Amino acid sequence: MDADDDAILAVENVSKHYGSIVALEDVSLSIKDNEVLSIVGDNGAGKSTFIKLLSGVIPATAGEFYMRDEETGKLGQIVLDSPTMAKRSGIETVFQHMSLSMQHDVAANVFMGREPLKDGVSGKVLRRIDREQMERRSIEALDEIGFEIDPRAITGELSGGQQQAIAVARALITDPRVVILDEPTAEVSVEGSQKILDLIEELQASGKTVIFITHNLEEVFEVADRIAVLRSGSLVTELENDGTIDREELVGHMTGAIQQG
Ligand SMILES: Nc1ncnc2c1ncn2[C@@H]1O[C@H](COP(=O)(O)OP(=O)(O)OP(=O)(O)O)[C@@H](O)[C@H]1O
Repeated sequence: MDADDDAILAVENVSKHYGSIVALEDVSLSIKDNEVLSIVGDNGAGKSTFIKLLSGVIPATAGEFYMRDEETGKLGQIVLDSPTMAKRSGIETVFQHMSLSMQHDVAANVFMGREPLKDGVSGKVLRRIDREQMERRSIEALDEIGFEIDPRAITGELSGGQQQAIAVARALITDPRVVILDEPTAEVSVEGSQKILDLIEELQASGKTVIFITHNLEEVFEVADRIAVLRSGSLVTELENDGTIDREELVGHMTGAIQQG
């Protein structure tokens, strides 16, 4: 397939229609290994649809997805027909509404559905959840992304930035290759937002590839290596964030005031 050699993930001719509504039309995009790619676009441009497809939450109407095979280094087609398949392919998504359980503590949220069990008796006797390991590994997972949060704290009592960090720590438990962050700073204080941006840089430094959706262009300029612009369901341009992008120009691509790539 026709993608860059350094691509870790590629989508080819992907469309998503809801009846007569065209949410995405014929989008082809390669995501480079270890880059931070921002996807921007006006309301309704198709950003959420794009990441829902990559997360296996909704099926594409048409098109193919490819992921780099770690052994051969070549892109191989993947089927993203469920969230489980996306995770198995190495793609983890932190959605804006993070589906954290606010009444549960931090460790429970970091491990939700993947709780480590105590060694010992199996078979007819139910193995018990290893709380001590959950707490220890929660501390470690959060520490790795630069946050110090008590694993026994009730999630709903924490700040938006801390909650976002918990959602990211949960996504990282499976050691994904690609992490998608959907508006991670939308409901976070200015200080918390800066920590999330630092976290994106740390994810990149640790070898992850990051896809970052945001409405905040200043954040895009700060952390993105590349910017993909969606408009009315189409990918209208891809820009290297090399310090020369003019804000007005970017907005022009988003609104349609500028028509070519
Ligand atoms: N479940 C659905 N049923 C019908 N139309 C939908 C559905 N989900 C999205 N759409 C439509 O698809 C288009 C793209 O929507 P999408 O949510 O992907 O845009 P977006 O770029 O994420 O917008 P926003 O920034 O407002 O979140 C819009 O016209 C939207 O109304």
